[in-house]
Amino acid sequence: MDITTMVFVLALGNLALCAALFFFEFGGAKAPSLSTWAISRQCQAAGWLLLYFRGSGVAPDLISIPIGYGLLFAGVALEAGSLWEVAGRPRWRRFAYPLLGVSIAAFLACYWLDPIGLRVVASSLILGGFYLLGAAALALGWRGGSMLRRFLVVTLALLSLLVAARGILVLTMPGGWGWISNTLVQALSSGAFVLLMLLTAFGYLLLSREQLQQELERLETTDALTDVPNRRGFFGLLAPWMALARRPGLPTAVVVLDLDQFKRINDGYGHPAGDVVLRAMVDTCKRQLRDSDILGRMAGVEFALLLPRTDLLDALLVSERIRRAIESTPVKTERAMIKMTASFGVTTIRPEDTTVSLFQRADEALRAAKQGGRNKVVQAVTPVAPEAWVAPTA
Ligand SMILES: Nc1nc2c(ncn2[C@@H]2O[C@H](COP(=O)(O)OP(=O)(O)OP(=O)(O)O)[C@@H](O)[C@H]2O)c(=O)[nH]1
Repeated sequence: MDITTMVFVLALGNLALCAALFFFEFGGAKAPSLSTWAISRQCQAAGWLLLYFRGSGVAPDLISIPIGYGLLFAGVALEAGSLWEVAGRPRWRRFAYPLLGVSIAAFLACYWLDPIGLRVVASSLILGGFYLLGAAALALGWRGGSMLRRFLVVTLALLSLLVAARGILVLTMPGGWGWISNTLVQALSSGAFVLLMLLTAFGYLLLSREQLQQELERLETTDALTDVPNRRGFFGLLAPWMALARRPGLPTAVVVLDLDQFKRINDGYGHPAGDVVLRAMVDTCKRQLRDSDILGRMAGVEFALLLPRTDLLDALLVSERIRRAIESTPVKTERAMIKMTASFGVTTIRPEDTTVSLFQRADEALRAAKQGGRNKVVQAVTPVAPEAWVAPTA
C-alpha cells in the first residue's frame, strides 16, 4: 500500500469513528473525556483528509501542510488529554495547550527552514511525543491495572517510539542505516499510525467499559450518596468478625445509630439539604473513628458502626463521643445552618450471635434510646445467663 492510500485509510478510519460517535447517545451526563476524545477524532480525521488531498494533488502544500499537520497535532494532543482525564487528571489542559502551541510553532519554523527533511523530523517527533504522553497517562494505573491496560501501555509506547524513530533517523542518518532505509521506516511509521488509530479507539472504548463495570461493582456494596459501605457491603465486612467472636480474645462492638427526626429536616429544608446533612454526618462520624473502624449505611438515615477489638465500655465511650460531635456540629446548607442529633444502640458480638440476633439486640437498644427522648446512647440489655438466674422465693 502506498503512502497516499495509507493516509486515505487513516482519514476514512477516523471519519468512520466520528460518524459512530456522532450517533452514539451520550445521554444526559456526557463524560468530559468522551467529548474530548470525540473532538480529537474530528481533528485527526480532518488532518488526514487534508494531507490526503495534498498527496493526490488537490490541495496546495502551503495550505494543506500547516493546517493538516496542525489539526493532526491538536487531535493527537487532545487524544492524550482524554486519557489523562480518564486517569483522573482533569487539569491536563494547563500543560497540553501551551505544549501544543509550542509544537505547532516549532513545526512551522522547521517547515519554513526545510520543507522536506526538517518537516518530517518535527512532525514525527511531535506526533510520537503526544502518543507517548497518552501511553504515560495509561501507565499511571499500571499498578493494580488490568491486563488490557498494561497491553495498551506497552503497545502504545512501542508504536509511539516507532513514529518518533522516523524523525530521529532522518535527522541523524538521512541516507538510512544499513538495510533500514528511509522508505522502509516511512512505511513502518505509516503502519504504526493505522495501528495507533485502531488501538487507541478500541483501547479507549474497552477501558471506558472496564471502568463502568468496576463502578457498577463498587456501587453494589457502596452507598452512592455517602460513599460508605451499604447494607450488603457492611454485612460482607462484618462476616469475618462474626466468625472471630467465637474465639477467645477482645470482643468486637456493633453500634446502630439513627438520626433524630430527620423527616423534619427534609420537610423544612428540602431533600437536597437533607442529603447534605447526611454526608456531613458521615464526615463527622469518620473524624471520630479509627482507620480500622467501619461505618455503613443500613437504610434511610440508619447507620451502623463496626468497632473491631472494642469492648462494650469503649464502644459506649466512642458512641458518646460521636453523639456529642454530631450534636455540636451544625451543617451549613444553602438555606440554613441545620442542627441535628442522633440516637445510638450499642452491643458487642457474642459467640452464639447470628447477624439477625446481633442487629435485633442493637435495634432494641436504639429503640430504647428513641423512646427515652432521642439524642442518647443506650447499651443493649445483657441476657441473664441461665446459671446466674435464681428463682424468686415465695
Ligand atoms: N434527604 C434524604 N432523606 C432521606 C434519605 N433516606 C431516608 N430519608 C428520609 O429520612 C426520614 C427518616 O425518617 P424516620 O427514620 O422514619 O423518622 P425520623 O423523622 O428520623 O424520626 P425518628 O427516627 O423517630 O427520630 C424519612 O423522611 C426519609 O424519607 C436520603 O437519602 N436523603
